Amino acid sequence: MDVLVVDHPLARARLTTMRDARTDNAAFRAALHELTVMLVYEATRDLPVAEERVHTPVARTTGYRLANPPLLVPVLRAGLGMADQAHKLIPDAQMGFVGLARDEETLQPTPYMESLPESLAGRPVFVLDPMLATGGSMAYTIRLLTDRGATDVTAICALAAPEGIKHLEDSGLPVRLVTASIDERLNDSGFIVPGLGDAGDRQYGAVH
Ligand SMILES: O=P(O)(O)OC[C@H]1O[C@H](OP(=O)(O)OP(=O)(O)O)[C@H](O)[C@@H]1O
Ligand SMILES: O=c1cc[nH]c(=O)[nH]1
Ligand SMILES: [Mg+2]
Repeated sequence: MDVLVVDHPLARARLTTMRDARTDNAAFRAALHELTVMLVYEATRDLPVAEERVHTPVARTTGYRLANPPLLVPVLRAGLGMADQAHKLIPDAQMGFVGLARDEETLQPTPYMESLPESLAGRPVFVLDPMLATGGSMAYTIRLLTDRGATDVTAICALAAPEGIKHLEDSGLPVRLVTASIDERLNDSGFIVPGLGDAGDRQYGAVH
């Protein structure tokens, strides 16, 4: 699997803010917004462009736009904190939604929402979720996409655990990963170490 680690100093600084247990919900959301811009910027670097003529106030020249904008799919809740920023960078992108909650005991994803276009054949997809831990939630989401014909999926995650990367690699799913960090490991509760805690709770407050 193709893995891109965006370790730009500004990305590291935003991630440090997110990791810091003293960071409150508002500051955490702000740091995730800014980090998302950097991750999506790098994730789109090699996308095909279409050329068009543009008239500047001075002359005609060649302009560029994304030839085939990706479908953006935030995974609720935590991925919602990446959706608006990704959409600002790619305003003509369509957006789909997947809602998953990981069972705290089994660590398996429990689906509660799904709103996706029927056919994804020929369409690149960016899945937005800050955390790739066991990889179960991401693999579940990508299967929803491949069932609809997607063959070109990019997982955009603030943090990834080695276990989650291995899970995606072993799955054989058509995915590449763009992340700001590959952390050390998962702990016995399935949390990324050193990580940043529960990315949903850190943005929106605890539900349990
Ligand atoms: O790789 P995994 O082991 O599947 O874990 C990662 C998932 O856990 C978090 O969501 P969570 O289930 O906590 O839901 P939330 O976003 O509502 O907090 C995170 O946003 C991922 O979706
Ligand atoms: O560390 C983790 C693991 C899964 N989900 C999170 O939000 N954080
Ligand atoms: Mg959570």
